Amino acid sequence: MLECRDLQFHYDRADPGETPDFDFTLRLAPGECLAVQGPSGCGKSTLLNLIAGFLEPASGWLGWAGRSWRDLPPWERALTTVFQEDNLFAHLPVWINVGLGLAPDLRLDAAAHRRIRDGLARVGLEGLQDRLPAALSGGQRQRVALLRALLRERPLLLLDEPFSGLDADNRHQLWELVREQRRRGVAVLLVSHDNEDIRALADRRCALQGGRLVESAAI
Ligand SMILES: Nc1ncnc2c1ncn2[C@@H]1O[C@H](COP(=O)(O)OP(=O)(O)OP(=O)(O)O)[C@@H](O)[C@H]1O
Repeated sequence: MLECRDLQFHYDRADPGETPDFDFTLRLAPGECLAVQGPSGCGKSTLLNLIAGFLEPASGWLGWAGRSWRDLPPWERALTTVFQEDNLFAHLPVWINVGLGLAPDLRLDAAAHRRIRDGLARVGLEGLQDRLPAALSGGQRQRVALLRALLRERPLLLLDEPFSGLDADNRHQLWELVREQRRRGVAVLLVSHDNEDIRALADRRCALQGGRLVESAAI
């Protein structure tokens, strides 16, 4: 179970302007998918960055299965992320970018190579394994990033608009991959503007308003 309780954060800023002070409370059980919605600038990426450990909260509780994550660096948190920028290594070909999800040291045995090949076929990228990310379309890069994240098999998946720029067929394939993860008990926090994605994947949804999460009616 992911839990944030009164997780507070504010950006240092000369102009307090429109950015609110953030105060996040949420719970997410294994196998569940919670969607977070809100207009541009409301704090969705801020929430994901706090959970992932790229931002440090001022106060509050954040943890997984009762264990606080406040003192854990990002790489030790039991999660994987697919953020808006696809975060691929530009100088490495597709198959290595995916392989890094299985083994950060790239010690890949025959079974790992098979999983990479099968995974690429499942997301419609067979034949592109030797390309560099710059030679892929935005949607193809997004599929590589999602595949790499899914192969990591961490219990929490943070998704920030992961299906934007994909056509319907690819979206449906990737939805199925995410549903498979949920059936295996992976908890999913999905930031999306897209009601179709939310209806297809989420059990609950909440809106981010004035720096806080407000749970909406059932999907
Ligand atoms: N490094 C920063 N310093 C100061 N303010 C910031 C910083 N990063 C983000 N903000 C402000 O914090 C607010 C929340 O930003 P955030 O990126 O979390 O929004 P978002 O909901 O993810 O937006 P989008 O949907 O456009 O990606 C915005 O008003 C933004 O201008």
